[in-house]
Amino acid sequence: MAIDCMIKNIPSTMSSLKEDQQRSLVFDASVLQRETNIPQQFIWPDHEKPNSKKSKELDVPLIDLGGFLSGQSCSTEEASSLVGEACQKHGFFLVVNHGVDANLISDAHRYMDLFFELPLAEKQRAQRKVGESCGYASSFTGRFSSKLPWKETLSFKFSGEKNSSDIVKDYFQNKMGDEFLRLGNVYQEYCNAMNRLSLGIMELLGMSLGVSRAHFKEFFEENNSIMRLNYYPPCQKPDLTLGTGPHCDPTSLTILHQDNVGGLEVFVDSEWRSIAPNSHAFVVNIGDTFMALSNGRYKSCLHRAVVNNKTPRKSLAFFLCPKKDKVVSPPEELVDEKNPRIYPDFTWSTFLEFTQKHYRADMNTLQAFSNWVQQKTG
Ligand SMILES: C=C1C[C@]23C[C@@]1(O)CC[C@H]2[C@]1(C)CCC[C@@](C)(C(=O)O)[C@H]1[C@@H]3C(=O)O
Ligand SMILES: O=C(O)CCC(=O)C(=O)O
Ligand SMILES: [Fe+2]
Repeated sequence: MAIDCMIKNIPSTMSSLKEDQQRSLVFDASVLQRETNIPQQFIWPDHEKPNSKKSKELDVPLIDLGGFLSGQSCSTEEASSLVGEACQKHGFFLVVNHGVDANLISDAHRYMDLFFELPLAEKQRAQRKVGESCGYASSFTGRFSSKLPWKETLSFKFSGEKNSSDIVKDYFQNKMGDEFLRLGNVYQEYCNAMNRLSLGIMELLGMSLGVSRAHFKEFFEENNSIMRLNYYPPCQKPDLTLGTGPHCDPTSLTILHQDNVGGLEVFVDSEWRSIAPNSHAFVVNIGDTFMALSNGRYKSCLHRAVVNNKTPRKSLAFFLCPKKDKVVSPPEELVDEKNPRIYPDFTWSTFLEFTQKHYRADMNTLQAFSNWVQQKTG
């Protein structure tokens, strides 16, 4: 089924449109693909355009979690040091033998096809509201006026809190209706698996930083995380646009499963390098909030997603985030005379709102946010 969303005749800058008109603009890849040229708003500046030549593959550390998950201490030490090494370099690593059921992963991909191939009006029953981080969005035509990403997304909340065990299932049922109950069950189960995996990775990160194994695991126990489904339609001019622009994730930890199309790229040693698809592995990277929690020991990493002119691409991204009102502050072991505090205390709730209402996440989000907080608190 074609992807049926619609770009109407957008003038040169979206800002000239009234707010309600902007909100009414949607992104119709099936119409856009038939046009020789793509609207100016989707064309990125020369310094950010993807090269037409294919990026070289990055040799990403592949970490086997089998021994760690079955409680073997030597494998746990090994996994922790491999995670630490990766985070000292570019902050990306792959995990295999991760304990997530392969059928659940393929169901999660299959239900993405079902959702994004729905008629637009159906998808817009979950339309993301201005300033909110959840719901259906088509390339953010109502949110940004240039450098529009070539993608549709569906984002929804996950909570690790005991009283929120059905939050994902309920979201789909309430937003989309009873016929989406099965879809809601699959993504509830998928997010539960992501939650377990991310807390395990937090143990390895804590050990690698020389703090207790339990420190970050306990910090994220009651997390308020975000699940995002990325759907990238084919684009007739893939070297002029981007599926997701260059950015560091503002969140704490990202666990991403990409399909076999390829398109995820990381900026390493001043060049864009691709991460080859591997259906048995999750791609893991730390984000800005964990960079602050580690007092800058580990860096949030710059990455992007390119599109192609042949086939849609899908990725499922689980973004681990602290409980909204929990104060983000590094453990005392990571602060001393040689390593003074780099970022102010903040809550994820405030940082998330900053990215949704005041600043489009890029490679400087955390610094811009720190300046904003310090300016507000005087
Ligand atoms: C907190 C978030 C903001 C974005 C989604 C996310 O949950 C984590 C990644 C962020 C994002 C993907 C970074 C690139 C720019 C962005 C606008 C996008 O292309 O989607 C960002 C997301 C957002 O909706 O603000
Ligand atoms: O789709 C991808 O491979 C990357 C998406 C991404 O970086 C994001 O959603 O934050
Ligand atoms: Fe990202």
